[in-house]
Amino acid sequence: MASIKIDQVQKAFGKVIAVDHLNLEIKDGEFFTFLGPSGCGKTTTLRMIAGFYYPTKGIIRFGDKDMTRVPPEKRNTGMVFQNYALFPHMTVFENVAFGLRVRKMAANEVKTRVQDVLRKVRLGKYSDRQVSQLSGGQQQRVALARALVIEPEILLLDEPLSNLDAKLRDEMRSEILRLQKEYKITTIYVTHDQAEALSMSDRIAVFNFGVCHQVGTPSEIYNQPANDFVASFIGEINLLEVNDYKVEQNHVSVSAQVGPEPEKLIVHNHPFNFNPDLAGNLSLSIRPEAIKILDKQTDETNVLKGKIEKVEFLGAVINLTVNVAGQLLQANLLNNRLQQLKSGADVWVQLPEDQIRIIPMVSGDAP
Ligand SMILES: Nc1ncnc2c1ncn2[C@@H]1O[C@H](COP(=O)(O)OP(=O)(O)OP(=O)(O)O)[C@@H](O)[C@H]1O
Repeated sequence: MASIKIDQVQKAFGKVIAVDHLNLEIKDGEFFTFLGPSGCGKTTTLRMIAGFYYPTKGIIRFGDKDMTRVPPEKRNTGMVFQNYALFPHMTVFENVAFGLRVRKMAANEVKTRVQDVLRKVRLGKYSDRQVSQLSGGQQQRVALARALVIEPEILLLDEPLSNLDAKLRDEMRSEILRLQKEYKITTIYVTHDQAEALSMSDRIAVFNFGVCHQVGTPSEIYNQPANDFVASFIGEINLLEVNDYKVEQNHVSVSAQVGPEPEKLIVHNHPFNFNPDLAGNLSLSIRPEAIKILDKQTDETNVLKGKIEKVEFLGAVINLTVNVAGQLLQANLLNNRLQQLKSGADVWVQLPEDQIRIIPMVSGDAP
């Protein structure tokens, strides 16, 4: 096992800065995910950890050891590629044994190790099959076995499930987590699938345009997003432009743009410190499931009058689009009051004081 420290790392390909100012610490035995849209620098970072690319600037350490310019074969990392990169006309056994033979391991030890890892990935009976005769899920297991058989300190997985159908993906997620816990191996998982990242990871780093925007547990990333990019990339979010705010004794009074008019809203229990330098570049955010829909006017705080514009019935959940003074807000409700939710009906939308987050807006900052 090993911890990984990425210190002020940059990777440039000519004029393209694929990764910039990256600082990350991945703990021993952690399941850590790089999440972000296509082209954001996830794979480049993974490849720098594997040694396939060297950083333009900065340092990468495994434990206390400087690994920045150590070639891949001297790193003791196992990698699973998106396309598996298996040898199709070799048997399962030979594919998995390949890395051990390169390391000139004795034949009897190769046999023991390969059989052992094939049992662990539940392919014990497929040892003599050609890889081209296996299903996608089985090929994925061979790729995992091949990475694990060298007993790496670090397992690197680059979108390993993207070629599988939804059901197999679910199955393989559990399988990867089971193996990761069994081997207690530090694992970095690259994906652009937020559900995969939220459900599998101990912690997640969210990337965009080569920059890491936030590192946190799935709950921190979802409930306390660092900015509007993170908030919108992970789940649905309602964002209202903040015109002004005032920190009072036990709450924050915010003036937010709802349609053409500013509305005074109250925010309570806010986890972040307010920074006056960010005023004018802030957004009030609230998740659709945090919004309450009332059928009567009340004198409670943060209640706005609106009209239901769309009702989407999804079974357990109902998605509502509500028009508040021309501003469309998304609300998710549990399915227990369908009869009252008709398109065109007047409703009162409550933004609960403790469910609102004020976050910096960075989405306009694309290079
Ligand atoms: N070998 C290369 N030469 C030039 N540019 C590159 C190279 N590899 C990556 N890039 C550029 O660096 C940026 C980051 O690419 P990277 O592959 O790391 O993104 P990614 O987040 O893994 O995307 P995807 O999910 O599509 O694989 C992109 O703009 C990409 O075009």
